[in-house]
Amino acid sequence: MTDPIPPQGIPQPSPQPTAAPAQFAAGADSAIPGAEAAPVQPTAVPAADAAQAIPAPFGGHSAPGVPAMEIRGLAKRFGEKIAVNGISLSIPQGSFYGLVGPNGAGKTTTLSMATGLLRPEFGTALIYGVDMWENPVEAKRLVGNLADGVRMFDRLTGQQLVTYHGLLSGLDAETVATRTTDLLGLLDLQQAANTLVVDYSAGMTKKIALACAMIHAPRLLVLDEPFESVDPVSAANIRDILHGYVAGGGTVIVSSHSMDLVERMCDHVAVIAAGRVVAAGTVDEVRAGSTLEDRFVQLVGGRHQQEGPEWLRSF
Ligand SMILES: Nc1ncnc2c1ncn2[C@@H]1O[C@H](COP(=O)(O)OP(=O)(O)OP(=O)(O)O)[C@@H](O)[C@H]1O
Repeated sequence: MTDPIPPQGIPQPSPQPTAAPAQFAAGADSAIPGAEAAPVQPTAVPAADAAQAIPAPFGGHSAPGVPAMEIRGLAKRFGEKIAVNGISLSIPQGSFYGLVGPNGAGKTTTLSMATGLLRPEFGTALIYGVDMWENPVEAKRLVGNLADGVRMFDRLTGQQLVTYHGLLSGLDAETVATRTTDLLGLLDLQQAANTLVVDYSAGMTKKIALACAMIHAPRLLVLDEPFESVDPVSAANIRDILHGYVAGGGTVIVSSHSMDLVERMCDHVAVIAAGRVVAAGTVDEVRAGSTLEDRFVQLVGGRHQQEGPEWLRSF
């Protein structure tokens, strides 16, 4: 079980408190004892409802008001590296929620902890009120996960892989066969149904992984960079599928580096930098009258003013 975050703050330091990296300004709100808060710019919008109490009792998954995902004080170190430093977010049911942040901000680590792939050092993750780390079987039933960088059984054909995921999730063979055909069609993978996944292109691999995430018709889809390497036509088709899924009552969390895509596709967004939430809310709240990209740069910084070295500019 993961340590709960007590109301008075973070539990006692783990055995060897990490020496605070020099660039970390001292901060009492750091999630990892001995480590300190990153010097992030002021939060544009209070981190999405993070302070709200979870409705009690947690009861049925459909209880209105229960967030599709609630993460509280998630934190993780890799050796000396603080990857995630106390992230709390509340993702409302029926939302299309974007997660953005610079490279290395902690998005994948956060999503991995929230979906049961990586054990948090601190914090909790609830899926429709079900604790992912206390009741993983029930929680995972509710989630379809497209994880970044996780190996697949790529010596199966695309059709076999999706079928395998469907059967693993407990569906009967007939339902699995119907849904597999539907998904391969929706994702334009019929021609490659009998090709080994190891021989798929990067974009095809993303699409077959998405099919695997969807076959059990989960209530929540967590998609880590689903459009990476996917061609524009397929991406537009996938967006349509996801919008239909949300319109039907599903919830999507999507991490992406495309601000334009997030702005057009999502209704909520959280900006993460250096393992912390720096802004969260509806897309309109976060962009605050600006474009999401401009707001992102404002919040996260890191733009270089110079044009690059002379040797790259003198041909
Ligand atoms: N298994 C690991 N071992 C050591 N360090 C790790 C590991 N996984 C992630 N990190 C580090 O944790 C930090 C956060 O990584 P993470 O992959 O969560 O970032 P991200 O926001 O998803 O980045 P990107 O946008 O580049 O995919 C990075 O500094 C990364 O180097």
